[in-house]
Amino acid sequence: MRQFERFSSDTTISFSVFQNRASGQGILKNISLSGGFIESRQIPPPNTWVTLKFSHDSIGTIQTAARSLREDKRGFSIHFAWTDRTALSSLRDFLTTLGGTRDPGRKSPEDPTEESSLDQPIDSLIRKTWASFVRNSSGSLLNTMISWCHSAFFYDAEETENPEETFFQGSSPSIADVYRKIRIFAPTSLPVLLMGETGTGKEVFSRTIHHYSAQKEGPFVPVNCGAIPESLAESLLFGHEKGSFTGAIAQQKGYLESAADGTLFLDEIGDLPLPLQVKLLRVLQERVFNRIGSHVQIPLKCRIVTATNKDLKEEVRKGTFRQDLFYRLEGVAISIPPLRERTDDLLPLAQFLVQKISRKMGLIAKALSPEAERLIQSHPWKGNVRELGNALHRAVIVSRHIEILPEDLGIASSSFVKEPSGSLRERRERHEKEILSACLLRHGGNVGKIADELGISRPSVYNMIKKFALDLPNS
Ligand SMILES: Nc1ncnc2c1ncn2[C@@H]1O[C@H](COP(=O)(O)OP(=O)(O)OP(=O)(O)O)[C@@H](O)[C@H]1O
Repeated sequence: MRQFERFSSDTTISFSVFQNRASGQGILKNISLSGGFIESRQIPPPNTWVTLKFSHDSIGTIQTAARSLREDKRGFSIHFAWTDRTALSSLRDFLTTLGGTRDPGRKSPEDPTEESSLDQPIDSLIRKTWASFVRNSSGSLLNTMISWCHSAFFYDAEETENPEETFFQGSSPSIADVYRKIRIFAPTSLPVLLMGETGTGKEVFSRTIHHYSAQKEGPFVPVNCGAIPESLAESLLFGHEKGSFTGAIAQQKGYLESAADGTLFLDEIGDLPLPLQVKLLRVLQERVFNRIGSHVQIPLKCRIVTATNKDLKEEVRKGTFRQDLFYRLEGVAISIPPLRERTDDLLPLAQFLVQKISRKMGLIAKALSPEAERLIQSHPWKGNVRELGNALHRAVIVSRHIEILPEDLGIASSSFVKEPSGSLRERRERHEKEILSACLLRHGGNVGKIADELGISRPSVYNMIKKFALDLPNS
């Protein structure tokens, strides 16, 4: 038996699927603390993350994340991404009061989100907010509830350009030198060359340099030199006049011109073809350039910041990178340390990224469990911050618990394998738990399908779920 009622509604809702941006429309037929049912012809597969959009009378559009659960002929059920215990317990409190089935002493095994949240203190501010909403609400119950949820849970996912909010600074000694240089040189017009392994954050550092530069109000134009086709590179960089070559159907500004009064960031500069290296060098020397097909000289008015994960000195030795261009670009050279040299920063960075990702997805940020922290600290992170960010992004999406667990990170737990601990039984149980968690996720909690996949009986699945204290999503 459910501890609280589902409230019926007939609210139009639109949804889009995170993974492939497929979208659909439906009617939210009922809603409870943990989820609801959407009547719709478009049905995402079970266990897909969807963004839901409701239109609310007074607030406007409300957006939140949910996971699709089981489907049937009429539509599919969803599970909200409420993740904050305190807020959850107050929402449940409200629902049970309204539903007239209040029984705070009982927990329902059917609700995966309830996890001992009754013993959490209920935030009095949230209660007061709710109370005033109820008093002042003239709309339907669902609308009232949604608006309350909105104020209590939803983050206004406005993107901020301020690097202090989107960018983790860290305090490890190896990064201190980077900031010292950025503070000194960002306000100058000197070209900056950022060097570092892939995924260390060269592009984000280049944006930080732009943010602290004199031309911060101007454009920031990022260009990946490794990704532009050689045949188009010149026209993309310098622009062209109409008719200057076959296919030049209109006049086109190049990146150098678009970045005027701002910063041109040339990423993967080591991949710039040699003929273009010569042309770029000339522009840097003469401080003017012209569009293809034009003799009008355009002054170079942008700051140039470049980045590479290659050893440019080695490229110079091999003859694939021009030495004179290297010296021009290397006005200030800054080496970005890999994550393995920033061990002090690793966990704070991970928590920062979890918060940033959750905020973007409209979720309340979870904490990392101690085991997940250990796994993060022992993983080699060859892909640096990008790899860490991807693992955490995935973890935020798949995690079903109050905390992010090691298995949510989806990284090879090689470190755990290398340093196994516990008795044979403990290790086997750890393994079984991981397998079962993955199955629960894959089959949206469908015990029959899990039993089939694992070749065990349904009661055994239930026993294991209970033994490992895993969540079984309700429909
Ligand atoms: N200090 C940081 N704080 C927050 N996010 C970061 C930080 N450093 C890197 N990232 C994130 O890590 C990812 C990789 O960063 P970025 O693209 O800047 O690396 P890169 O060194 O330019 O990589 P590549 O050499 O492959 O081009 C991005 O998603 C970026 O937002």
